[in-house]
Amino acid sequence: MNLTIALAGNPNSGKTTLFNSLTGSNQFVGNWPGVTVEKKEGKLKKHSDVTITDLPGIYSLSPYTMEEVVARNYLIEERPDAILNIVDGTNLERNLYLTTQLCELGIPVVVAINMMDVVEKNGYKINTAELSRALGCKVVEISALKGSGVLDAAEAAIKAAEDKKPVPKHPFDGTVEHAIAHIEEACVHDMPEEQQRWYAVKIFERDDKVIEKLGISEQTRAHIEKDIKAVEDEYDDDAESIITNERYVYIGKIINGVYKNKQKGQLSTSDKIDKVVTNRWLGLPIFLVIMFLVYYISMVTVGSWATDWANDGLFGDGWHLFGIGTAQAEEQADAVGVLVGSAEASGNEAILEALDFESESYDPAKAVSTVKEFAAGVKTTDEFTFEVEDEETLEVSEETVTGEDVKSAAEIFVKNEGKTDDPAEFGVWVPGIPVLVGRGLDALNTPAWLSSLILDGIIAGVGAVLGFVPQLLVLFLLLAFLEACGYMARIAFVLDRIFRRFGLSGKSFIPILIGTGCGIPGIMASRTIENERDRRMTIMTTTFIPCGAKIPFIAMIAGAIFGGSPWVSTGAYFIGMAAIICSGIMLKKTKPFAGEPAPFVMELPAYHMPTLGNVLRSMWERGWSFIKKAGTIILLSTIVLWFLSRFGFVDGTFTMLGEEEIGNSMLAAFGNAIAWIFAPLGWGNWQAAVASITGLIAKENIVATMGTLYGGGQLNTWAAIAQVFTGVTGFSFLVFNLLCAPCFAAMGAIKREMNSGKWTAFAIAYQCLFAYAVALCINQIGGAFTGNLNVIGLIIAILLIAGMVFMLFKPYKEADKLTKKVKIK
Ligand SMILES: Nc1nc2c(ncn2[C@@H]2O[C@H](COP(=O)(O)OP(=O)(O)OP(=O)(O)O)[C@@H](O)[C@H]2O)c(=O)[nH]1
Ligand SMILES: [Mg+2]
Repeated sequence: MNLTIALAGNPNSGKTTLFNSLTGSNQFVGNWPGVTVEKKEGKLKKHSDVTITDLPGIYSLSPYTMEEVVARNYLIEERPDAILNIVDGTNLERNLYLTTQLCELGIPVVVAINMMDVVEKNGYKINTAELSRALGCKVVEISALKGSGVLDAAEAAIKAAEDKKPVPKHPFDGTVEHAIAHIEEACVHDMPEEQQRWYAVKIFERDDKVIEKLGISEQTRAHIEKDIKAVEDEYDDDAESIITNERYVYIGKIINGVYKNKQKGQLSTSDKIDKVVTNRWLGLPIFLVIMFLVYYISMVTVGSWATDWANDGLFGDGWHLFGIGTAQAEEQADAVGVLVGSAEASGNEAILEALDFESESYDPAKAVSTVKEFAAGVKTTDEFTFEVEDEETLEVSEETVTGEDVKSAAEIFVKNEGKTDDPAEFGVWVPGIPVLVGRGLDALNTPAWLSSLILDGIIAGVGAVLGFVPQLLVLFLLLAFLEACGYMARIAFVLDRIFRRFGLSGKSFIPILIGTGCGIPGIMASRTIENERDRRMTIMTTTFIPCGAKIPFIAMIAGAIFGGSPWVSTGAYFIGMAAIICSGIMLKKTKPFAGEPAPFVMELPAYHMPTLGNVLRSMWERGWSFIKKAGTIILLSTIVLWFLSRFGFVDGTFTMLGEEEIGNSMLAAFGNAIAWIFAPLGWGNWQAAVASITGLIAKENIVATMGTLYGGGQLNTWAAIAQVFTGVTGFSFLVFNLLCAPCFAAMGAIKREMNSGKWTAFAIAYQCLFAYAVALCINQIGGAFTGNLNVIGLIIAILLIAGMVFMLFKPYKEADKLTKKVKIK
């Protein structure tokens, strides 16, 4: 017989942990409420006919948020054969509130009291026999984390499902029961008997979704309304609160008999830690130090070391096994740089010819002798000035070396016996994937177009993304630890005091912080925010902060146009932060974000040492989704981009293009077609337009695309950029690409987290429009000051600014009262 067992319970009670252990799956577990947002199904191990469903955590069956609706609808529409109600044993009273409602559904219920390991450690005792008697259903003790009792719980649920015996009802106060009986009679008497009670109670509470679903006529409603009113008058309270109260009275009665607390009045370890960590004064500094460490370890030390290896080694030319030869190769490359530079500066053709490593006839012995001769002829006081170019940012800077430097460079070159600056000549060199694949393709005589597709298209594009994996894994590992131990939940609490002032929730800071590394985990981190409005707002604005992938193009613009001023890149962070804050202030004054007041309600889960398995699983879960993206969306887009930029019409025939003919490509045609859109921003040329579009695939593409499109050579690119852009238009280009829609992968993340196509479209449209407006203002107003006045443009810019200022300072009062009355005794 096929059976379905649903796991239902409060957020953070351990449902997913139990689900994973029962089904052997790998669903995400975190020590904060609201981890699971969709229902997940799996087969019970060794029982292929039993399906287990993991549901989002809920506090009650009166849903307020998206995932609560998912859970409730599942329970009342699909009606599983049994409910395994996971109850957090350390928080029995609050958890039983949901239990009382689950028991009314007419579905067999088994209560599993979880976290028994903690309960026992804290010296509490739960009398399960007594609880089982009082509730009228089976109660088992488990520890999902340690795995104890979980199979018994599953067996009990299977047995309950087979017996089909619903839980006997627990009565409310006489008057309430009377009204409910009337409602049952008037509205739901044609329903299966065991379902009537739950619906009747909901109708009593005036649950509009239920009333709508049952299609109760106006007449009947008016009739039962009288009964409800009568009860409300008697209790001098509203119907929903009366039921809530009744439930707590009932729980209060049973809990006295079942819960034994050995050490009353003592602070638990968690409380003691929280006294320090969430302290008014210490909370923030502690948080900053911890986040600095996380960031430092993952971005600067371990992570960047690993990412450099992945980018330059594995997906680059190759790497030195165990790092042997690296130092020597670098020394040689520096020496060659000095020799070539000074030879250029002094116009010494002989040296340049002798050091032409590309040449077929390169002869180390000849190079050594020429270099020796050159060095001998140089006076120690000589000075050579030449230009060097940074490989990554294409930044060109001037370097001056003395004759002394040339002599020591020559010594190194001689010592290395005229080896080239190719690192493969030193130590044990392991070639990178592109090199290996390239060789393989050559050996197979692959046609040129296919090699180009595989090497320039797929490996270059996908490799660039996969190169970030090590760094991200380190970051995810550390974050997973902070989440699992319970600290993440505290950060939000600490930061809420500050963030509240500009309309964001305290929980928005974590995504922003993570977003400085990569927007995707940043957006994913917004899950910590249960309030729908704050969460959406955070998802929409997080990617304004410069992520790692945006740094190269920021550096390129800074270098090519602003003489490498560090203020440009520092400024990018300020602009990103300002965009987030201004958007927060403006958006919350618009209709979709105004809505319900958002009280900061957050349950602080108890700290605990996470298991290694959980932390690794959570790291892998996130890392894997990143890798999967590289294999799907990025793979596809690199192929398309490669095709568009390598093919086009030359003299009326469609052919594959050479490097120089990129102007004939379909991509160029496309760029020309859309360039007008960006004209008001000051950079309506097709190259910049295309670069902005390819930036949507991955922001690193902006530099790469500009490099290719501005006719080869890296020096040319900088010169071309300096020629095409002025300071004002260059800045406008930078700001637009910083703030506009993020890369596709991040858009995908937005889509997943928003869980709605409409909201995703809104978010991306907002980002693009906001970026466009700001860039337009920069260009038009900057233009007016630098002699490029465009009257219409200026008027539009002034209107835009006026609009923004109006939105920023428009008075807004956030309601400070909850609309729902919650009474807890
Ligand atoms: N000490 C202890 N911790 C547990 C136990 N079961 C779960 N946890 C921890 O409790 C936290 C929450 O677990 P989850 O399984 O994500 O909880 P959930 O009920 O699925 O939460 P939501 O998806 O947010 O509703 C995690 O940090 C788990 O490691 C247990 O038996 N003992
Ligand atoms: Mg869960």
